[in-house]
Amino acid sequence: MTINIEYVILRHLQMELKAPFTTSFGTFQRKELILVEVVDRDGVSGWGESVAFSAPWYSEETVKTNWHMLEDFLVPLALAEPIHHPEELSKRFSAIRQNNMAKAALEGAVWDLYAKRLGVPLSQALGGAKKDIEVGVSIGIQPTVADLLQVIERYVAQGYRRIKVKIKPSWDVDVIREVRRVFPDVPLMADANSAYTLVDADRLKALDEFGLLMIEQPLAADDLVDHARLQPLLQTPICLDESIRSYDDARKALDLGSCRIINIKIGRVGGLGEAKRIHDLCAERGAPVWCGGMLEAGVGRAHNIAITTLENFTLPGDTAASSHYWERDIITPEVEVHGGLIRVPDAPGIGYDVDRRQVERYTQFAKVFHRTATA
Ligand SMILES: O=C(O)CCC(=O)c1ccccc1C(=O)O
Ligand SMILES: [Mg+2]
Repeated sequence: MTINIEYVILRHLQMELKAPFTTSFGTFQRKELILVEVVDRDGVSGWGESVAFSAPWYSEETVKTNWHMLEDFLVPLALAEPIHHPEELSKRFSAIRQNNMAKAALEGAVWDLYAKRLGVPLSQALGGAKKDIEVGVSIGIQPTVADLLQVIERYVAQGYRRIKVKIKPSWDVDVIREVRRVFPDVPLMADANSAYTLVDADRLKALDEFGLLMIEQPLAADDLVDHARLQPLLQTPICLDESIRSYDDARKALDLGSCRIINIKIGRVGGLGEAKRIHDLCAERGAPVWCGGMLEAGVGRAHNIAITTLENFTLPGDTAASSHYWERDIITPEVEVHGGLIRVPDAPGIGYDVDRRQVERYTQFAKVFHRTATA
């Protein structure tokens, strides 16, 4: 197949979250995001979403650095020559260091277009077979433990398959103890977003008694070595998020014993192709994976659903329902969760329609990039 991109539209959107979301590193009230639309000669559109945040808290990328990378480097590369497979585009992008979320946004749009041209769902184009995916929910740090228990109660009642709570040094052992007392059997995990160092090993070890499925990213965002020292001290499996930005990071983490589980975020690793390679490696090594979340709008959420259909995504991910985040999402139908399951769409590409009216409502500015006459 030959994909000839005729033009690319970048749109800057701003959406209010229904409720503020607090992690160990800060609070999110709204989401700014870049929506990428690639349009081919026949007028077929592919959609991607940059998952970078407004501020460089989770990683060094921001919405503005993503716009810069897309406008000045990545979009010109995508328009320069025809593309025969989305993997070819990732190879073109490899000349540019890092900036994985910017790369993934455009690569994802091309994957959607590719699957639409093949007439198959994106999940199938990626090699996934599941018809439903199991999902959990990530719950931010709350004002009080009583608030947290109430929020958990609500999501357990909605059928979510596991509960993830955010922790930090002043909100950890006592909080988890209380959650366990009230919900002795709920599949539970904790995400520290790098709030600890090796000095806190005893504190993290104290979490062992609560039978957590895993503890996510306890130590530094760029670390593999200290995690490899911590893991043998704990019974609870370590899951890495921030530290894994590529296939090679995943290989080194598994070789070193830095973790037993990997959270795959498409944006963090630079695209669906790299996400799939990490998935395959973990399958070979017997390490389960699950799909993380970045408070995505509908397009990013649809990409997460598609990758989660691969077989080694054996643990419930953070892909909650659209209504968990937004008054009104940008896709139709919205993503719904019933009994902790999302039904995988079977229409071509991402399988949801982008709601252009809603996109327009949320768009603050946009820019169109045309193929140059010589290409
Ligand atoms: O619901 C989601 O999209 C996931 C929420 C989440 O845990 C998260 C949200 C913002 C930044 C980092 C993280 C994380 O997984 O570490
Ligand atoms: Mg995380």
